[in-house]
Amino acid sequence: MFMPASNARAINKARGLDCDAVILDLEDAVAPEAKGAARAQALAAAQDGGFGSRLLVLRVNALDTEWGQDDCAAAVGAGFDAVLLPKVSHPDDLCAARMILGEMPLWAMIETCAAMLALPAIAATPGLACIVAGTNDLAKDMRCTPGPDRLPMLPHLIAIVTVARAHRLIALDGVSNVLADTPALAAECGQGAAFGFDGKTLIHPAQIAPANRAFAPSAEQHEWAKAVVAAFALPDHAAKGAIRVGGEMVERLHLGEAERILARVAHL
Ligand SMILES: CC(C)(COP(=O)(O)OP(=O)(O)OC[C@H]1O[C@@H](n2cnc3c(N)ncnc32)[C@H](O)[C@@H]1OP(=O)(O)O)[C@@H](O)C(=O)NCCC(=O)NCCSC(=O)C[C@H](O)C(=O)O
Ligand SMILES: [Mg+2]
Repeated sequence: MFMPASNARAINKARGLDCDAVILDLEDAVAPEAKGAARAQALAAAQDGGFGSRLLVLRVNALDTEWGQDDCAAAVGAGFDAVLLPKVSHPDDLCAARMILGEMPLWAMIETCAAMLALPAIAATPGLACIVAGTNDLAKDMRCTPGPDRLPMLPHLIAIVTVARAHRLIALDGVSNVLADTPALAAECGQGAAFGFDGKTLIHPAQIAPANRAFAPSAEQHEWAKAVVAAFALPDHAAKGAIRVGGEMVERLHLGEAERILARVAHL
């Protein structure tokens, strides 16, 4: 869940929201004249704590802005779980942040055409933990109009998930600008989950329920996972790679997927 670090009310509200991570934004959601105050408020929020098991992440300004270096320097040792660097277009951008941040976990926004071309190298940067699709900026850079089906974005979203899996990174889908729990938002959340994203970045509390619904395993997936695990546990199937479950072939690769679903259900 993104929120402007300049918005004290939203930060306070985030401490009780059903989201997995709180991203205090110093970048595009904060006006230039409010940058200093927003940074101070973000540091105070991290010091005050109260975010429970939610990850607390600081989205800094890009290092080629007048605020980026100071944002990163202020984040060190301030109590954040990670720093999210926007407009990453080359691995060097991450290396420059790393020089300031030391060992702090680093997340990267993928939101420029240059980033799409450099994606494998960016994803291979040591210490990177998570990549986040920045679909508003990417659409702006491409000069495209995504529409409800996000058609122009689809190759990029798939590339982001693919590279994340190859490098064992967390992949988060971009935000929807729809501020209510509508069928369009539910469809977009479902699309991101179907593409394999680990979650969706959000901008308003009303988006949390549809996102959590879309990214939680469905009742059907849960039943399927239980059936697959039970089937492979049968002594008759111990030496088999492929078996029949409920009218479908499943292989041992599906057993891994079934175990992953059961683990996620156990954590809900
Ligand atoms: C989009 C908003 C400006 C809408 O604000 P507003 O109309 O004031 O919201 P509500 O009145 O409906 O708010 C109801 C209550 O919920 C709280 N609230 C609202 N948004 C958040 C939030 N993001 N986190 C926590 N709490 C929130 C309000 O404080 C109200 O609380 P209460 O009064 O106690 O009932 C606003 O939602 C907003 O600013 N959203 C976040 C915008 C943001 O952070 N943008 C930057 C990140 S997204 C991005 O940059 C995309 C990416 O880089 C890309 O390129 O795609
Ligand atoms: Mg952006």
